[in-house]
Amino acid sequence: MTAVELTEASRWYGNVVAVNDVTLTVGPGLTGLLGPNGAGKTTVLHLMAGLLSPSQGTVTIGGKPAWRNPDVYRTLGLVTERESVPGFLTAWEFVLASAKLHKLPDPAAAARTALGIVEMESAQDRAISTYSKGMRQRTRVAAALVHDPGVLLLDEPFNGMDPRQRLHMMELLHRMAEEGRTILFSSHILEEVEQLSGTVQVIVAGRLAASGDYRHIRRLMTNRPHVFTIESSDNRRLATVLIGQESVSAVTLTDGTLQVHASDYGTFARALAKLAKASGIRLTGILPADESLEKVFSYLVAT
Ligand SMILES: Nc1ncnc2c1ncn2[C@@H]1O[C@H](COP(=O)(O)OP(=O)(O)OP(=O)(O)O)[C@@H](O)[C@H]1O
Repeated sequence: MTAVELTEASRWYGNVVAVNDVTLTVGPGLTGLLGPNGAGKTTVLHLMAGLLSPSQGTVTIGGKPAWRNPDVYRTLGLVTERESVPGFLTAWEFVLASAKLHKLPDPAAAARTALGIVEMESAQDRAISTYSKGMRQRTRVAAALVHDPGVLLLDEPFNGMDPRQRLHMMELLHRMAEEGRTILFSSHILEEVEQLSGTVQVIVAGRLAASGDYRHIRRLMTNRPHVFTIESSDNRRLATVLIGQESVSAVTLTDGTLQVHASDYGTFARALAKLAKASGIRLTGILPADESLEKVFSYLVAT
């Protein structure tokens, strides 16, 4: 039962603040670290892994500081985002080397167990260069797991995987979490985090924007203000009707194109069809405006 804890932790690079005053605890089970690119996810994981020192605040693993504490390396495994695996080695050789680096008493037995956990035994004697992306990723997980750590940190483990490989990796993470490990993985895709149905920590521009059950995060995102482009038989008249609605914060009519900013998505969605019908206006299209992930996430910071 090893918890990872950040207390008022910040990390800056020169004048770039990558992580800004973050306090969070990650306990046993599966937790997703969600945020757009550049939000600071990698920096958080590297702080937790003891690869970076916090510029301010503290980062602990099992109550002990992560930085400058070699004991920590014995209790955690890190699967980095960049995929630097030597293709000329077999999975067996790669994982065995990791076991030897950890100076384990029986490296071969540890390598066998780790390769078994990730279900790579049947391909373990082939060169890594012949593997699929998913197999390479599982090999890297095995190398990070070889010393049986209580904490496993994975940076964007699903990147570039096809749906089948993704599913396989999700099952693997679930299984490891059920065994009582503390598993934290980063992602910029809400659906990915949702499917794993763990706790979610959302980080935006270096700050912790939201945290909790994924349903809570989903609700926050759904209830955020939405922008729609609406097509109807009489856009001008519909605009005048909509502007009187409390759930609508702005209406623009540009060259006949009607855009509506709904401050309360649920109320607006329920009212729109009724209002149009009552005014004798036929709705022909409702299109959500293209909103960047960054915009959706930054809404969370403001709530
Ligand atoms: N070594 C570094 N020197 C200077 N700036 C850095 C360094 N590493 C990261 N940064 C900056 O810190 C911020 C956070 O980066 P980080 O890699 O932690 O984000 P991320 O959420 O993991 O993004 P991505 O998913 O794109 O890797 C970014 O603005 C990034 O440019």
